[in-house]
Amino acid sequence: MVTVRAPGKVILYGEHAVVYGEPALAMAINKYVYVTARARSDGKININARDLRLAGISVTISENGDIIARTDYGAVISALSYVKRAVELAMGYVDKKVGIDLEIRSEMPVGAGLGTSAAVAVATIYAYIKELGYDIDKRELARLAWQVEKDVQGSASPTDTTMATFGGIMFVKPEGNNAVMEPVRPGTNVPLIIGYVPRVSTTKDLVAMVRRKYETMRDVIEPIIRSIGLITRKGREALERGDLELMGVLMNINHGLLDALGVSTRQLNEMVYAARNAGALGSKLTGAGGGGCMIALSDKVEVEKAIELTGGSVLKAVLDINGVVVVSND
Ligand SMILES: Nc1ncnc2c1ncn2[C@@H]1O[C@H](COP(=O)(O)OP(=O)(O)OP(=O)(O)O)[C@@H](O)[C@H]1O
Ligand SMILES: C[C@@](O)(CCO)CC(=O)[O-]
Ligand SMILES: [Mg+2]
Repeated sequence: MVTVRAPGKVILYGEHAVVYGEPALAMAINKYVYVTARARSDGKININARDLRLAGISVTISENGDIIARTDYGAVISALSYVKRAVELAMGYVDKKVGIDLEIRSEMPVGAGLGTSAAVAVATIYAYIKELGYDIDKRELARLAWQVEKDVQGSASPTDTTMATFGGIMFVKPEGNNAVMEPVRPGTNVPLIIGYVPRVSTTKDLVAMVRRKYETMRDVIEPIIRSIGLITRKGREALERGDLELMGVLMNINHGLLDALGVSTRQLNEMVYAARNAGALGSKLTGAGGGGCMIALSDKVEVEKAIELTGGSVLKAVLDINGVVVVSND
């Protein structure tokens, strides 16, 4: 039985633009998805996803007290789509269809912009392969996990799966089916506060919504995408120089452009502006948006309190430098 863990991430600059070939600058965080895999003697795939919550239960209780519970089958299948596809690609990699018991636990809010889908994909593939006694090159692992996200979402960049695989701070730029992945060394410590509100949209839906705008108003949307790419490049230079002031200004501009794309929400904007008003150098939504997480460039308690006063929660996290690792193998 093998247990692996893969980190979540925050995107400092570049979300959504990276889907169109621009770069993203992302940082892995010390919040993890854990996957435990145990091979089965039959070909079944048994998934115990302990942190998934499905809204709505319908139950019929007959006259003699029998209980018949029904769930939204489609919602269950959709919720397990990343795990299922990850197992399929892992089976293809080892060229065997060995049954597996999977238990999945998450330290992060699911679907909140912290890359849980990518961490699940990376950890599930890695756990399956290691449980069967094989190994895999990390770049190949990141490529397979990226394929999971593309297959499930219809469109995805390599950002989140790169971070879950390698950890650290990375400048990621897709180039066709390959990805430029450049570790970035910060010129100073990067103080980040993560604020969170529940999200109802999925990354799949948010990416699709931007795609529709891109295809129907390309002359309007394209300059926004290219400008976010410029911000990411400048943000990388500022990070390497340790210029937190400039990083903050660039975060604010990036957030405004994401708001223009339609992926922010009132609650995200309230947390973002509350953080700035409380003294954060900059703040922006992180991940796909539609609710979920924002980041503030600050270590001030006043900023945490300001975020909480808007109704958001504060998530404490620091840099993860390891990426996916085997936690136990027995
Ligand atoms: N613990 C888990 N167990 C099983 N599946 C999970 C788990 N956590 C996330 N997932 C899968 O990932 C989906 C959420 O992925 P989604 O891309 O929408 O959000 P995210 O990855 O957390 O945020 P972002 O992509 O913006 O960084 C869930 O609906 C579920 O399908
Ligand atoms: C919104 C997006 O850019 C980041 C999601 O964390 C999607 C992707 O890069 O695949
Ligand atoms: Mg995701």
